[in-house]
Amino acid sequence: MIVFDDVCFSYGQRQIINNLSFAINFDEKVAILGGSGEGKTTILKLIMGLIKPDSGRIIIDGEDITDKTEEEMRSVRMKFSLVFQEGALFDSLSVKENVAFCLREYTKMSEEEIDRKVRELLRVVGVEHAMELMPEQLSGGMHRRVSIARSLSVCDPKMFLYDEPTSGLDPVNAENICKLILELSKGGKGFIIVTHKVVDALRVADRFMFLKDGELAFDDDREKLLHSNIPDIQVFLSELNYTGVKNV
Ligand SMILES: Nc1ncnc2c1ncn2[C@@H]1O[C@H](COP(=O)(O)OP(=O)(O)OP(=O)(O)O)[C@@H](O)[C@H]1O
Repeated sequence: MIVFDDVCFSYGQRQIINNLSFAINFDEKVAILGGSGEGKTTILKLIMGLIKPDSGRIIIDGEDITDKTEEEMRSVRMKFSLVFQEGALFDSLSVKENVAFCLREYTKMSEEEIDRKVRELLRVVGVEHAMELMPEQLSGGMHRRVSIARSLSVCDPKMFLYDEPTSGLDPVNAENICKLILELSKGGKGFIIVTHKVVDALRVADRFMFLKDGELAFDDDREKLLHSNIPDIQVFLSELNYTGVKNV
């Protein structure tokens, strides 16, 4: 379980997260929605211990991570698979080498084992055929899939963290990435998806948090979200009319 207990965080003088409290089980499918710059990515960074709260506590799997050192955070980070926004890959390395990179860096696997593991991971995300390609030769959707494979390479996570996994993708590729997200969560592994695309959030999640001014303006299920009278949420939901999506 991830617990935020009265967490505050600021960049310099600018308060980003404001007395935030919530609890998320590892098997939940959560979408964190909110406008640009509202602090959605900041929450993922706080969970991973990449930044520390100014006040409040963060508890992961029963362990208070608030004051943990970098070394102590390693085992905590292994509980998560984080896919960054735009899924940055190394431009100079092939798909195969991108996925192998973390295995070489963090494990003692032989080259043969690495090769087998890379093939397996690329098969899981459906791009085994692109193994020898360079990142510039990939479509947006393939790029995102390879990033997911790379994030899966070094750990068997308890939970996935996706930062805008469908941003910049056309609707077909975005839907396919949503399917992959659901596929990977089979077997009780939950995820937190940070997005401003409500269509994609509705495709995959069953709990929705809406962040506004560093606070949770909403934390409830799909039905409540769809019938929310919070003006900011209604603006987000108007995207559904534009896309013609009725029963996501
Ligand atoms: N390293 C940093 N130093 C200073 N300010 C930062 C830093 N990283 C992020 N910010 C600011 O903090 C705010 C929250 O950033 P965050 O990335 O969490 O927003 P977000 O909700 O994920 O936005 P988006 O949807 O645009 O990715 C933004 O205004 C951003 O400019």
